[in-house]
Amino acid sequence: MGESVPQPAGELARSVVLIGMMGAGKTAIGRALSATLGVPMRDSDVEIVESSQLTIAEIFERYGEPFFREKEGQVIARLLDGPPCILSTGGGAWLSPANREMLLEQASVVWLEADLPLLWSRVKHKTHRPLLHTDDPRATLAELLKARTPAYALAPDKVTVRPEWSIDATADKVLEILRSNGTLLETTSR
Ligand SMILES: Nc1ncnc2c1ncn2[C@@H]1O[C@H](COP(=O)(O)OP(=O)(O)O)[C@@H](O)[C@H]1O
Ligand SMILES: O=C(O)C1=C[C@@H](OP(=O)(O)O)[C@@H](O)[C@H](O)C1
Ligand SMILES: [Mg+2]
Repeated sequence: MGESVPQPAGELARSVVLIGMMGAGKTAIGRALSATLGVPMRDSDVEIVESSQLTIAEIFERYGEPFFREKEGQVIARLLDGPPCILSTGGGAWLSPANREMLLEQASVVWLEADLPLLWSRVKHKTHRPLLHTDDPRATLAELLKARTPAYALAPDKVTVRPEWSIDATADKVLEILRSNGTLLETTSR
């Protein structure tokens, strides 16, 4: 009876936070994980946009990046204080030592690592990322990738994403990590 109803894959011991470059798939994989696990998905960018009623590009333009970073830190702190969720961060959130400290202490952090060709293929047709509003956005992305990689590498876990993996297949790789590091507690079915 009831076998056809999809069951969550398990219970989360703590929030799961996805970090990594723009275009790595944090938002898309976060959604897929949320659907599989039956836990809420939050995206720090979405929270900032909703609370300010401005787009990210507008916030950068009107108030500057430091203001955005301040809001980002506040949103992350608030979400970590709530019940376990899947939290997709914006690509710059992990660069703040204060953010890193709270994330490492309170959540399970997974870096979605991706190389430049893959990242570029996923961001090049989008216009909503103000840091890429430059004369040569591919070169800017390359510079950011180089500058940020040492910080991302501080994450305790990573999935190196591959272009041929679907969103669900990539989310499965994250789930494997969450099982092996004790974040995902398997539910015993009966
Ligand atoms: N595994 C995947 N397969 C196909 N498309 C993907 C995959 N992961 C992400 N995408 C697409 O790539 C783009 C960037 O992904 P997104 O989740 O917005 O990245 P991020 O939040 O890390 O910047 C989106 O259009 C998303 O749908
Ligand atoms: O890398 C960054 O500094 C940024 C990444 C964006 O989020 P995504 O990584 O989800 O694109 C967004 O927070 C903002 O445009 C700044
Ligand atoms: Mg995103």
